Amino acid sequence: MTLAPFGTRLRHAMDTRGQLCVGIDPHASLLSAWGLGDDLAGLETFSRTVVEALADRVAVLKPQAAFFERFGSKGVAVLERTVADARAAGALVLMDAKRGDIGSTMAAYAEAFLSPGSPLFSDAVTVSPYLGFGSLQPALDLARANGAGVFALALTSNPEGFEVQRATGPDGVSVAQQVLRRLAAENAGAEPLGSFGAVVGATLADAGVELAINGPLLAPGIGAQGATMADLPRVFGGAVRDVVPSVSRDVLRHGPSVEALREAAQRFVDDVRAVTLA
Ligand SMILES: O=C(O)c1cc(=O)[nH]c(=O)n1[C@@H]1O[C@H](COP(=O)(O)O)[C@@H](O)[C@H]1O
Repeated sequence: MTLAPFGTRLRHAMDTRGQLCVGIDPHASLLSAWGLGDDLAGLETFSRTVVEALADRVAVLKPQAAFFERFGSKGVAVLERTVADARAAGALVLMDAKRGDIGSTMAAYAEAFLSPGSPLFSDAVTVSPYLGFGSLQPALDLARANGAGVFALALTSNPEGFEVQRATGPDGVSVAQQVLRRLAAENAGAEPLGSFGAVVGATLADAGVELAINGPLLAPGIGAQGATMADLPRVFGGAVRDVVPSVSRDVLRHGPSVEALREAAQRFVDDVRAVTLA
């Protein structure tokens, strides 16, 4: 089955389900807080519970691959099932893998996450453009061919990102701004939204770059890292409608109750709606 472009599917999901991405980050501390072991069975129960609670209602679920990979091949098998179950229940799955490599290797990463026959096929994947934006081309091409999306790190939520991402070239343009410009070029003409997104932390004091990329802006950093939905207009200005705010721990800490997870996610959806309508 041919998928509609990711940007089109994401716009529809955000319009119908609200602007929210919930991260599936099975930290050892969360497994313990849920009364689960820091083991494969705990990982499986945790992931299944999050999918059961949220996949039929939030726009995007974002499994963080590292938390599954730390259990080896059996953990990756849980990740495969998590992706498939979440997609089957109607959520868009953004695989948080933050891959980035020379172009020829990037093509293999792209096949893993953006090729429909792959066991880890996801609606979109996070990538690092810091081997040069051009190194991402195989991922952009495969995503475009398969109705999938790519989110490139532009201005990350962690304070250490600053020294690389705000560095400027001889023309005075920052590295992050160059990434954003390249994404805008990939999204040119796409309607209602391009499929190539940027990651811009909600924790920033201000973006300080031109964010109009005609594509989605993934905004992590809300909750555990200190940002709130009320920060979005300050950081994103007029682009706030294209923002996909992302929350992991501050939703997940409400488990293992399915009902409490749902209520926590709904509160965030309501908070975003309040700031986008303001
Ligand atoms: O790409 C990401 O998702 C990401 C980018 C970024 O700049 N900052 C960031 O925190 N993330 C991810 O978003 C999630 C944040 O988790 P919480 O701080 O628990 O909400 C983690 O899985 C991070 O790896």
